[in-house]
Amino acid sequence: MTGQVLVLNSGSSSIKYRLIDLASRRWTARGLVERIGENGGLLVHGDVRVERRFPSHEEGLRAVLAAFAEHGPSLDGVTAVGHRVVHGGSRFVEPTLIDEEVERAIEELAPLAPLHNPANLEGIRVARRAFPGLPHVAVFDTAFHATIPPYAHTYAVPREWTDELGVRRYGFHGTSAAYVSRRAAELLGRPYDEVNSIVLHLGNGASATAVRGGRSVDTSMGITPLPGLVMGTRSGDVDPALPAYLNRVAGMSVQDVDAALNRDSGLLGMCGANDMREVWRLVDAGDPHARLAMDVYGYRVRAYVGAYVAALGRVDAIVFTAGVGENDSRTRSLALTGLSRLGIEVDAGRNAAPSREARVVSPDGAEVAVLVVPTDEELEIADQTAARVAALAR
Ligand SMILES: Nc1ncnc2c1ncn2[C@@H]1O[C@H](COP(=O)(O)OP(=O)(O)O)[C@@H](O)[C@H]1O
Ligand SMILES: CC(=O)OP(=O)(O)O
Ligand SMILES: [Mg+2]
Repeated sequence: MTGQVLVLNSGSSSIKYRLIDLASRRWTARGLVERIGENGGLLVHGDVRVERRFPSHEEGLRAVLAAFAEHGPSLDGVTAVGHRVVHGGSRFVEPTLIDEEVERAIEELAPLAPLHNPANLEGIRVARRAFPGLPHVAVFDTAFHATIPPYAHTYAVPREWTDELGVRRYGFHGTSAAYVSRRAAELLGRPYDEVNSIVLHLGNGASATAVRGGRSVDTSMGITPLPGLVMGTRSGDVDPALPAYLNRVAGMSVQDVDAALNRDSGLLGMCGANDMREVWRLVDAGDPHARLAMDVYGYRVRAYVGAYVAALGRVDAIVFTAGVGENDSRTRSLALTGLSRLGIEVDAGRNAAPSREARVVSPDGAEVAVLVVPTDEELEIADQTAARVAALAR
């Protein structure tokens, strides 16, 4: 397929977008709208910056389209629009052409990803109105995890919940895990279907995924994107009895506890900052809460790595990606401390050397390669969108 794909990644308070040329597989425009619905909104379109309030995703996306019209490049060559959708439930395990019915199904899945699916859907609605003649394709975060075996995705709960209410592990960040695990195999010069890896996607949201021969076999997030690793504002794993306990002793409602575990917990809850750069600044200033927060963060990653070594049996690569994983050598080193008996080691010099490229940061000859691979969810979405549209045309 030739032409260009416009990729939209609508988050809870942001829209990231990319215009990707399919022939060269390079982007020709990129940008983002930040702090949607808050004061201090910002649109960055290439070199152009617009500072104003964007009350909704609809207004944000309109401003993006206006920026394309005013500053270029032209959107006339766009042949399809690809949308990141976080939760696809059990139904959406492939990139899917969006129609009214698919929109409704994404809406019905919103309770499973309340921070994400509503924003994704708003992006889809505005874009479908702006480009009514183009195919729009949804690429789901959950899809890559459809291969997780039942013993790893089933919760030990009453069977009716599983059978009738869709209660199970789904997992997220799958588009990213698919992209970086494939890149990791390329970097190692080995066939994708022979490489076992553990992907550590450490961004504002964070997850660990075990990949065996190109297929996800376990992941740390669950029915929602709340469990697993410590995140910017999400708790990750807690005792499932916590909502009931807090209800009993503090009179908090289930909704209040859920909101607090999603928005006021994680690094933010433990030390008052959710941006990793700020957390390290606090650590360096001697803040004991920030120090403990980082120790919890590192320990949790380590514990998941250990679990996934057990799940995979043989591990060829550990792959760091996303905002923290790609940029923060201190967190990488903390996360893998004390794992040398598992063959996992980080070379201090390689790890600390700044780079934007995919690279190896373990010592030569290490049993397990430790890699840093910048994720590119937008390129992966563009590829999957183009493949879906090409299949339709056949
Ligand atoms: N240079 C850096 N050093 C350490 N952490 C960073 C750096 N740049 C970004 N981050 C972290 O990455 C996070 C954003 O990661 P990203 O993958 O873009 O998250 P999301 O897609 O969930 O918004 C920030 O909240 C911050 O904690
Ligand atoms: C699913 C999820 O956590 O996504 P993000 O990291 O973009 O918040
Ligand atoms: Mg992300």
